[in-house]
Amino acid sequence: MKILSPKQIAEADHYTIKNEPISPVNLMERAATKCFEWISSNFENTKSVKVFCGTGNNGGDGLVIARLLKNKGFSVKTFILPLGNKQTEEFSINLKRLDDVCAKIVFIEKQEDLPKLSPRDLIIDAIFGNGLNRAPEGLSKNLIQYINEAKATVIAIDIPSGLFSGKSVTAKDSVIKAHHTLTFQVPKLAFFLPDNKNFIKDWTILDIKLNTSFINKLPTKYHYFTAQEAKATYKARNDKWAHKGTYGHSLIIGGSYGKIGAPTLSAKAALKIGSGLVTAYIPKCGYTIMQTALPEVMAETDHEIELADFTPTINATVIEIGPGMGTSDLTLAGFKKFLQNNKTPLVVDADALNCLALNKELLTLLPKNSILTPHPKELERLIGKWDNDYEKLEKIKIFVEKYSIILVVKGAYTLTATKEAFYFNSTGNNALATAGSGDVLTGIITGLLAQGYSPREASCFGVYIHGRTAEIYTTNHAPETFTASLIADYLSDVILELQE
Ligand SMILES: NC(=O)C1=CN([C@@H]2O[C@H](COP(=O)(O)OP(=O)(O)OC[C@H]3O[C@@H](n4cnc5c(N)ncnc54)[C@H](OP(=O)(O)O)[C@@H]3O)[C@@H](O)[C@H]2O)[C@@H](O)CC1
Ligand SMILES: Nc1ncnc2c1ncn2[C@@H]1O[C@H](COP(=O)(O)OP(=O)(O)O)[C@@H](O)[C@H]1O
Ligand SMILES: [K+]
Repeated sequence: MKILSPKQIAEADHYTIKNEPISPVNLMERAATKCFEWISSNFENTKSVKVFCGTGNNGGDGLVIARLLKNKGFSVKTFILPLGNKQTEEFSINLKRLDDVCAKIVFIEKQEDLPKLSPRDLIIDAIFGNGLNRAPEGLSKNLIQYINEAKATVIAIDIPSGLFSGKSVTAKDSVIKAHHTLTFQVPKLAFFLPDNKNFIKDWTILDIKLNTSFINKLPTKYHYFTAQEAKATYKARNDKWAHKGTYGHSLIIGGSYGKIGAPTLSAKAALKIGSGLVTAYIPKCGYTIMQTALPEVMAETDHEIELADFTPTINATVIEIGPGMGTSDLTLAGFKKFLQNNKTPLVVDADALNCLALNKELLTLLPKNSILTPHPKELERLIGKWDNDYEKLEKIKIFVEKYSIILVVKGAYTLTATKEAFYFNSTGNNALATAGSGDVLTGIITGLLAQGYSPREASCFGVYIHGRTAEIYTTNHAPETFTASLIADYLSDVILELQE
């Protein structure tokens, strides 16, 4: 799914109005009706709804929602914040329609007009939407702060007021902290950025039937990787004559004394996602552990308690390097030698990333399209500090272009960044905030590469699958009880649902 800029969304609105054709006021009615349906079914027992509207089209949506809720029997009060002396035409039409159903409407002209709010109120935020063009100040900023202080449940229409969909927020106290955001047609870039976590919690995309062939033609760097993309990426096994060689050979290089679990988790994940063969290259101290934990996995060994020689003998389809590897001088020297001689596609994680961060000149030795899977701290070591998330995205772009690699930046919305496009993942939850879950992710990506998925596919799809296991688990288990070892047990459920 595409993530579009405010300008592109406005273009899609206009194109739809002109070519469906549909009048702007009817498009507003369609959009706001979707919001109303969601609100009335999720908050059917709510006694008091307070709708706050600006005087642009976001405010117009608020007016329609107020009317529909009132008609359905909700107790509704509507508050309007005049933005200059301007009202859009659709706003004005809907103000009259709301007036016609004898709704309570109050204009907020000054601070004293702000209504009493109770934590039991349901607040609809329709002050600013896609048309926000500067940070709210004065009365609009006061209103936003006042709503945030009320501790009531807040539903934002399209986007929390004060939040820019594609640039950073400077005044963090002038943005609505929404509990839920009902957004139209496509998600906004701001939703995926950790800087905005206080403003955006849950959100739902409402399909307001903007013209899809127009949207399909709009260029964008940003995408949201959902079940639809995952289904399109999945390559079903239908080769009757396949043998284990058909599905590739994954080599997992990692481990050190006390950290053999990391490559073990990766190797198991690579195997369970379907790599035909898996070999682990580990220090000698890990030999019995690996062979006992995973009888299907072959093992080759290096020095006693750490990796130093990096001399695996197999001809692998893909190599994962780094889990539990450590960064001792001996390991670092061997790792350098390995990179100088290696031509096989790489998935680079954990301590291998730290080795690269300590010796940035090694980055040029990575084969083209290598996949690096840093968590935010590892990312910072690689690309340096950033002031805000938009700067981080810019630095990521420069980094992937400079080294011709793919970055998988782990987090609540894991980002797969390629030279061509950035993909935010749609699955996962905090059950994955558990030791070793990153090692499993790299194993999954490695196993997918071994089977012939492209580096971009293996990254986006692997991240999707990994996240989905946690979602399936938490439908009937407590998130606290999820462990990295359990992830592999849910891979089958994910694949079966992709086949549906
Ligand atoms: N188009 C369609 O058909 C559909 C659109 N839809 C809905 O429309 C929304 C977009 O509506 P919109 O374009 O009217 O902009 P909106 O967000 O209401 O605000 C604009 C007003 O705010 C003002 N303003 C901006 N920043 C300000 C600030 N800091 N402080 C004070 N004022 C500020 C700005 O004034 P100005 O900059 O001119 O001074 C202008 O008056 C979209 O999010 C969705 O909800 C849906 O119904 C689907 C169909
Ligand atoms: N709150 C969360 N929501 C979604 N995914 C999460 C969350 N917390 C962690 N994860 C996922 O769990 C994994 C953690 O990886 P990492 O930090 O490398 O852990 P480890 O080093 O223990 O293996 C990443 O894939 C990350 O995206
Ligand atoms: K809003």
